[in-house]
Amino acid sequence: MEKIIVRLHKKTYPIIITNKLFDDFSSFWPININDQIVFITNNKVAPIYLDKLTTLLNRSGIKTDQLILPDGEKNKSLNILNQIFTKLLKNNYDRVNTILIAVGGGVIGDITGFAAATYQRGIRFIQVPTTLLSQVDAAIGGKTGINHTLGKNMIGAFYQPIAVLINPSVLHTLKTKDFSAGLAEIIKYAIALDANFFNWLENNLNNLLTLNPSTMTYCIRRCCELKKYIVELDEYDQHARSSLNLGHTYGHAIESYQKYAQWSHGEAVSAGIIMAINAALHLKQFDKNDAKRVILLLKRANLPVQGPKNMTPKNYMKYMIRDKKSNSTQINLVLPIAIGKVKTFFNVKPEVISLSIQNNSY
Ligand SMILES: O=C(O)C(=O)C[C@@H](O)[C@H](O)[C@H](O)COP(=O)(O)O
Ligand SMILES: [Zn+2]
Repeated sequence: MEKIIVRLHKKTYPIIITNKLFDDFSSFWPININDQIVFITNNKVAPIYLDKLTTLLNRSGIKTDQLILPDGEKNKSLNILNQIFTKLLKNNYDRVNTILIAVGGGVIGDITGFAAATYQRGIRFIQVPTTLLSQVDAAIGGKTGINHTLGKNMIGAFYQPIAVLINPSVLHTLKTKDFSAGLAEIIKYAIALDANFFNWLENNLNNLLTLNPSTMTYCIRRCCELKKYIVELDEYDQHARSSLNLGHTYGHAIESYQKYAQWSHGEAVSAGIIMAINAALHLKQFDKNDAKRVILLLKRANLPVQGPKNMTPKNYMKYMIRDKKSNSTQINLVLPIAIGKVKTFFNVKPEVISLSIQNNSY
């Protein structure tokens, strides 16, 4: 078992990484006998893990209930959020004893976290991430929320879980496409924050793709450490945390344009990372050979290195101006200036953004 503690001003909580999570109640230590658990999960994850988790908790005398939501990013919506509130209210769940447990990927984690942040002004929640993307990124750090048709993650709150419980052995159930989506965020961490980790990924990607257990655990742990480091520096996303947003200003534009129904978050971020690199190249801030290394790594991870063919710069700009790092008149972008280092560029000219979206020629 690996344990990383996230220490914040108002809350301290553990990230636990163990392949035995579903067989061992001791990992669920923040729960006590008077607590009422509500599992929030989706129709893809429930048939695989819900019974196991329910049995584990019930055997220890803990009462559980469940809500199974439809899978998919388009369901990270106000309408589905309301279904959670209705379930909690109809069953008289109170603020003292209720704990929501999010079992699923980033969508389930984000919407459950936001429900926990706002139901009766705040109840406890635990993240049990079951996708690679949520294990390395989404479940940690307290960004919770839902999408709006006019922009991704536009409604939300910073609200931390009381624990993040990661079972890497569940990753064998993921489809290749979903696994690759997680690799996009992993590669993002390396480009933004850790050149040695980028070298490590170049050398170990094949072992990750075949789910080698020790390589997988090391990789998840390294991402959790990087996220802990940044979130502890800047929980509320005022400065350092923007580094975790590399590729996201473009990526969110793709997801919003497609109404959250075509490319996954990871695919959109992958293309967005290359667009950010293109912008940095136009601004003469990034090395061409390093750009080639990133493209090669993303391609080896089965990820896209260009945006959707039908999207024009205008389509991107419409959403990029609403990005949380931008203001209503200028687009600000997090761009890499070397492998392992990013910088925020303010008021990036529309010509640079337009060129960065077009296909690269290196
Ligand atoms: O935790 C963060 O901070 C991140 O930016 C991580 C991102 O990978 C994640 O997709 C996040 O939800 C994006 O947040 P947003 O504020 O840009 O919507
Ligand atoms: Zn992301």
